[in-house]
Amino acid sequence: MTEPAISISGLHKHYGDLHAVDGLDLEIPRGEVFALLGPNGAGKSTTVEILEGFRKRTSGEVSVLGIDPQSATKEWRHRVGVMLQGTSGRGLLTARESVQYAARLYPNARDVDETLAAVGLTEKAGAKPATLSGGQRRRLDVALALIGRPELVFLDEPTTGFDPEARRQFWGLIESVRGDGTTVLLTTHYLDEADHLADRIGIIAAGRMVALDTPAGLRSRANAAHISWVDDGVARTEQTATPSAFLRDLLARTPGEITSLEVRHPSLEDVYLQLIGETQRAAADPSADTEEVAS
Ligand SMILES: Nc1ncnc2c1ncn2[C@@H]1O[C@H](COP(=O)(O)OP(=O)(O)OP(=O)(O)O)[C@@H](O)[C@H]1O
Repeated sequence: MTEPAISISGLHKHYGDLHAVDGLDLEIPRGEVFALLGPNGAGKSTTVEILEGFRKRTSGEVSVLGIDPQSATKEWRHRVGVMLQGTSGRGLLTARESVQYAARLYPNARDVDETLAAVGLTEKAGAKPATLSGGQRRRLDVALALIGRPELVFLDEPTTGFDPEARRQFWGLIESVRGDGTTVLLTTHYLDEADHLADRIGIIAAGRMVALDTPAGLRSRANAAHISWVDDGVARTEQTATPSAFLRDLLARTPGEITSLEVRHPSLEDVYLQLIGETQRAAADPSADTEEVAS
């Protein structure tokens, strides 16, 4: 069996009394696009920084491309792409020069202009970072993470500040990177992004994995469809786990056309909010029943 790209077992990171990462287990196979979701302060960046070798863990086992990132070598660094936030702000270099400079550090770098084009920065290639918008600077950070043709790339909230077109363009870029067999670990607050890109999604809250599944698997956890219609001028809604049976019954008892009939299946966002809500309620009342994390 091929060694996984990332293997985490019993990972803990404490800041004083705060357990930012509280017993995380995770295996990410090579070639997978994995999205880590969770509310602010859930421990996503801490986890990613430990995997990148930029932060020391309190305890647990971590292996990234077969190496403990705490004892990372230069060769290992060449195999891993990291999106460092705000590093593209080197004042004196243009966007192209920054990417060219980074490309020289890697043995098998991508083509500089192709990479700039892939992140939509061709027209701004000659601009200094100070004259780029926030979203454009972030695109440059993405280019710098990918220029070395990494086997594994970490992208921490890569599309924050992107306009919708840039986000779509980024999705296309990740799909092409995936096509090359690159493993991608991204964190995001955009549920549609995770839904679109990820093979699997891990949801963490308070440093613990509360769900680990494919996007379709997560969506299927929602236990109710929402049916809405208008009855004699009055708006009606129903939440039901058996929408077909409900509709059959509704049709049977309604002689004419049913006005504004709509059946909505829960989105990934609905499931996410439900899971986070349950976790927060369980944390507030530890005596209440909690569901075991399914993977
Ligand atoms: N250097 C530090 N010292 C003390 N506490 C820290 C430190 N870094 C992070 N924390 C705390 O650890 C917890 C997890 O932070 P982390 O940045 O990993 O969250 P996150 O899931 O990435 O959040 P966000 O979505 O807001 O980026 C937070 O409560 C944060 O305040």
